[in-house]
Amino acid sequence: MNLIILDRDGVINQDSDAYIKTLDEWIPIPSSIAAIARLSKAGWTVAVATNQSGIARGYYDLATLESMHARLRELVAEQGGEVGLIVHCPHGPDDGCDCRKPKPGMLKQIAAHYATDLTGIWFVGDTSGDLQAALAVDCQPVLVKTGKGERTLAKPLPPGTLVFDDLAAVADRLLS
Ligand SMILES: O=P(O)(O)OC[C@@H](O)[C@H]1O[C@@H](OP(=O)(O)O)[C@@H](O)[C@@H](O)[C@@H]1O
Ligand SMILES: [Mg+2]
Ligand SMILES: [Zn+2]
Repeated sequence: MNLIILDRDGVINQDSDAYIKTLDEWIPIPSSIAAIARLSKAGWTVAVATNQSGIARGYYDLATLESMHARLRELVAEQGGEVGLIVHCPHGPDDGCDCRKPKPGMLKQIAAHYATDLTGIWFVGDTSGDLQAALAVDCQPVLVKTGKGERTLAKPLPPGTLVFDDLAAVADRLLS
């Protein structure tokens, strides 16, 4: 199967150092929505793995998070595409969970859901934690310059990391 896994904040929607706490603060990157629709219409399965420590920090609740993901699904569906499994880590940095990136727990969860191997699967993110999570399970680390990507690019990247301006450029490459 053609599976691609995406980080959310900074890749699909704008990110904020103040967290994305409300549906109104969830501002999609238009070209990323279009990219997801293009990929899915071309037969790709598009899954999402997102850290959401804002839940543990009490900034927002699960219902609010789910409203953002419902909006994401609506926007992609309007363009004829669909979003696959979305997994999130609701824990904080000190909770010692297995799912918070840079740990690969969410990527493993997605692989199990689709009964597929993760080797070489592109995981597209904007932070070093995303890249480290990818490497931990032999995914292909892919950095986009949106969100925190430019900050991440200012430091040495793991060898073999692919870099693109944005998710639209990732889709262009995969669909070319
Ligand atoms: O990029 P993804 O994984 O989709 O989501 C990232 C968010 O959960 C938040 O993650 C936080 O990191 P800490 O969780 O506080 O270390 C900060 O980087 C926030 O700016 C950011 O909005
Ligand atoms: Mg991110
Ligand atoms: Zn977790």
